[in-house]
Amino acid sequence: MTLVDSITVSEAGGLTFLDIENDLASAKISLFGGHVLSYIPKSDNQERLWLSPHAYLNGERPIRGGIPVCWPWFSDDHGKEKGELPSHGFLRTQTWKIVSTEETGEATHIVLAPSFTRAEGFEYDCEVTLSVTVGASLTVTLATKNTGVVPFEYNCALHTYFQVDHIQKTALTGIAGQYKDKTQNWAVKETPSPYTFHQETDRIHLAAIAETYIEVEGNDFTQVSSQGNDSLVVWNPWQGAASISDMDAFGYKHMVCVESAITGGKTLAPQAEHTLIQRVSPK
Ligand SMILES: O=P(O)(O)OC[C@H]1O[C@@H](O)[C@H](O)[C@@H](O)[C@@H]1O
Repeated sequence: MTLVDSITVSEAGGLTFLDIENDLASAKISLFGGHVLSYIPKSDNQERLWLSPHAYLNGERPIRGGIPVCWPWFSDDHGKEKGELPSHGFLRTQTWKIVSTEETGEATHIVLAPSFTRAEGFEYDCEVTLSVTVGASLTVTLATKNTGVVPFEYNCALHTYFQVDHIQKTALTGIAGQYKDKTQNWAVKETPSPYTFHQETDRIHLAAIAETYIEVEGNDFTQVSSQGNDSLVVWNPWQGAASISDMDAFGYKHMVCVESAITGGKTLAPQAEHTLIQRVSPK
């Protein structure tokens, strides 16, 4: 397929990458995982995504960092014993195809599709695409269409790892209401204000939160807009990062995951389509 001029293809470690460079931003996408790895808007030339220096970039494991695509289940919520099926589903460990590319003066658009959408744990007919728009903002749209004759239910997330200077100087704004705390056996709690980080944080905020800001040292750094979500997940493993093979002990200091997600189950009737959208905008 001929790609538009703002995209260059490179290969490393057996993986294929798309490097995007246009007037407004640069970005990098791995076809393994349909995974956005980097987004640098030219308005301030600051990287918005965190990629672990120890990420496996050889296809052996999901990539730690960037924007993993979780589908058709979130975490280990696949109805079987933990570990029996892959955490966060089976899209982030397969090689995606390029469906189309397009460019305008404002942005580069790339549409990708996974090689397969039916595997153990999800035996339904559907089409999935990931559309990535790289411009003054980065917009990622995960679309799921039921092409079968029976309804199905699924969960999904755009599990974005945001780069921050230092987690203890980072705060989130725009999140309110209750959340389920995975570190406290899913106890339901009230969102803290201010929303700062001092320990392992693994929360499912139970609302379709549309706008969140990541503040660094009291200044808005990145706006995270979500559409089509029923929840927002916030994760930082803190010193537990030391036991994660593709993070180092101090990796947690420079990242925070803010994930636009469906965690409560979305039912799609035959021919129905749902899109989960996350937009990352520099502030
Ligand atoms: O190690 P994984 O499978 O990429 O998951 C990372 C984290 O992803 C988060 O979304 C979950 O809330 C955490 O519980 C989990 O640890």
